[in-house]
Amino acid sequence: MPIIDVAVPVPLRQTFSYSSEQLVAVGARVKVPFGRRQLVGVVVASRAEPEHSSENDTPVKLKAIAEVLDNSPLFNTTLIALAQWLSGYYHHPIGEVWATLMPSKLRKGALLSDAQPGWMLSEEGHDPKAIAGLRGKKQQQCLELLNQGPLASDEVKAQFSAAVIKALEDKGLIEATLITHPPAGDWQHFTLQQTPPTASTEQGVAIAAINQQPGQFVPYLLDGVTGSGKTEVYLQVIEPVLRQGRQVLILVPEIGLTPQTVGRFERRFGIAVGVLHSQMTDTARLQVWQQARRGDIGIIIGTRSAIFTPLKSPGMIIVDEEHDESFKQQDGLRYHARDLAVKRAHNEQVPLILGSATPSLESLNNALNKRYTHLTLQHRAGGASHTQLKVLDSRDQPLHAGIAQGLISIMRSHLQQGNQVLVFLNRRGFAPAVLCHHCGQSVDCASCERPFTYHKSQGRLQCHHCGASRRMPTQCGSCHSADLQTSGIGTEQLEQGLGKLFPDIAQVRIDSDAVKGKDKLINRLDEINARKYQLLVGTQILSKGHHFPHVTLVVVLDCDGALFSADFRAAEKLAQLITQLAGRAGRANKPGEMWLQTDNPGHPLLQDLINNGFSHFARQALQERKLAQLPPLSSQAVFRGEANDASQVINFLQQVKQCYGVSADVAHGSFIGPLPCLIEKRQGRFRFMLIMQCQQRAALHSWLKHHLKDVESLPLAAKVRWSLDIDPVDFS
Ligand SMILES: Nc1ncnc2c1ncn2[C@@H]1O[C@H](COP(=O)(O)OP(=O)(O)OP(=O)(O)O)[C@@H](O)[C@H]1O
Ligand SMILES: [Zn+2]
Repeated sequence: MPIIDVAVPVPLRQTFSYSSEQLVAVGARVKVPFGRRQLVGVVVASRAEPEHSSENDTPVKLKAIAEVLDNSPLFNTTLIALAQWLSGYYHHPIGEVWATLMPSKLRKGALLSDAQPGWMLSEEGHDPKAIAGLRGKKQQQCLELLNQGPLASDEVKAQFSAAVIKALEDKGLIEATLITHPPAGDWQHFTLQQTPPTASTEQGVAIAAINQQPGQFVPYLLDGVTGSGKTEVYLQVIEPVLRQGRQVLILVPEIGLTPQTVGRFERRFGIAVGVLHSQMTDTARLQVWQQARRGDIGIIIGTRSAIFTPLKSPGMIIVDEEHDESFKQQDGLRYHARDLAVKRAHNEQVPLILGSATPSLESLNNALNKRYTHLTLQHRAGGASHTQLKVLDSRDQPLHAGIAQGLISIMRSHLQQGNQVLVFLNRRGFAPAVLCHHCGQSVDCASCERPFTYHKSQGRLQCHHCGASRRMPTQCGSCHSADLQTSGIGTEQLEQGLGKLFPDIAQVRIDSDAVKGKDKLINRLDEINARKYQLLVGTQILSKGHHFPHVTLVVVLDCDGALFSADFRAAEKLAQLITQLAGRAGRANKPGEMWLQTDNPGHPLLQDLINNGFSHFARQALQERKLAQLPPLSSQAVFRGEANDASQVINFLQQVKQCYGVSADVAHGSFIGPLPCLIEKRQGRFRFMLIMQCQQRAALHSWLKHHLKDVESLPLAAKVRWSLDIDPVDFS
């Protein structure tokens, strides 16, 4: 009887063998018994001969698989190779890697079929009197929706409760059906829907370079200042790729994926674009996944996990805003979608474009080392000028709503000219702390030991580390004084203060409290560009890739905290943020300026950015990393641990260190820690980390691999919640 090896979604670093009636294709899913459960796994090997135990040569008794879910491989050889690479590189159990790779419906064992369950109107449901006769408003709306045509059950469920659907079914107004989706069509024979602008000289050079080497793995860093027309370069280089019937996969940051982005591609080519992001229904996600796998769509745009999308005939991979941190998964399989894109493009033998105005030092280093082809765009497209950066010394200046008087005058003059002004403050809520005026004690979240943020609109305190929320206390928990006062300024308070300073100016606040839900953000962005507001206040949601043609002034309040962070990447992140924010101003025909309000006007980072720009800063920062032997001039991994008992975590990490200590010399590796994470306590658990570092990536990985089993068998490993993160980017 054939034996098959299955990657089962359990946290164990091995595959499991099962017997099977027939050979099952590698890359197909099977349902297998595991303990008392049945799990969906992926076949990684299949062989005809039975397994023999080494001692007495009798066949080992294997459990039989329960069900074969796919008759042919669900994943092709490049994705199988990618899964294996992921498991090795991130030292992660192969079964869990596969579970991460699959859309959740497939993970749960759904059979792949072009038909899916749905709802449609019954004959009675079509009768106009039916709607009028319904009392429930929701029921009426549901009927109206289905009146436009049958819809997948998941789509209906996403909008209406099960009770509404059942009520309509009981009344005989709707009935179950199967829905088949027609393929999206013949996408490779398109005619351009708009005449592309004539490429600038720099764009032309980049486009020609990329077009010159199709159908092979060439990594490009498209390093172009904000508004330099990187997207236009993508549009022009994918045209010949699509015409050859080859698909293009485009990764964008979480917040960057708006209908505007998708619309630019749809408008140019007039073909359907497959969109993949985390807020879609499982059904919609699986549908796009299948279309891409069958080759029914030519362009797929998605966030981080879209890098796992199967492609029938891949032609190019693009990672836009490649520096963005949302490409790194921060739990489970902690992969970096940008790094994976490099690996995947290599496996698929297709060109890869990493685009950014503020490239990560990792990618920049690769470009300067000539591992990537470095393409630069130093001028803004369409004649727009660069935004001028300036600092405003706020020491000893009276502040109104947190803004220095001098800046208020500058804002006023921009507003008077009818332009838009963007005010950035990376702190949501009304105030970041509430203090007792009598004894100075702050009101803290007990489980994180950090001050609560006051949210005035809700009249509540919220912990920004764990999400805990409570009513505003009436007295100090320590001295019982009733004199509690807020301290510091958040976006809510800023909005209120600006309202008083500029009572006649329409204002909008964009932060995760004000724009809950994707549509709300998109609507606000549209309204901004329709000039409904003149003052835009917000957090970093505002910094990401948006095109605001009417903004001429960007004001950055309070970036001082980031100047003195313990995270060695803090300077890089701040420089990227400032440069991206500056990039929101002056994108059209009006020149833009940016003011940084700071108590540290002479800080070398700010001075370097102002005088020399991001690209100079980045090269300088790379030099510093080299001297300090920090990534990307070395490789890091971090063991993190958390538990209610701090000493348990520290002991565990000490023992991890001992496990590895023996071979530290061999690997020329070093340790940092154990030391507290930047957020030392969260939800009652103490958090520590142990950083391991080697000059050579390969040395780090063999060092890690060598003793991972020893770590797993430490008794404390079962008590402490721990994880291993390769190439960590965040030490919070
Ligand atoms: N060659 C060109 N001629 C005229 N206009 C252009 C050209 N290329 C791009 N543009 C226009 O310039 C603006 C900025 O271009 P685009 O959005 O492609 O820049 P970007 O580099 O992707 O920006 P960001 O880094 O801020 O995301 C857009 O309105 C675009 O239509
Ligand atoms: Zn908390």
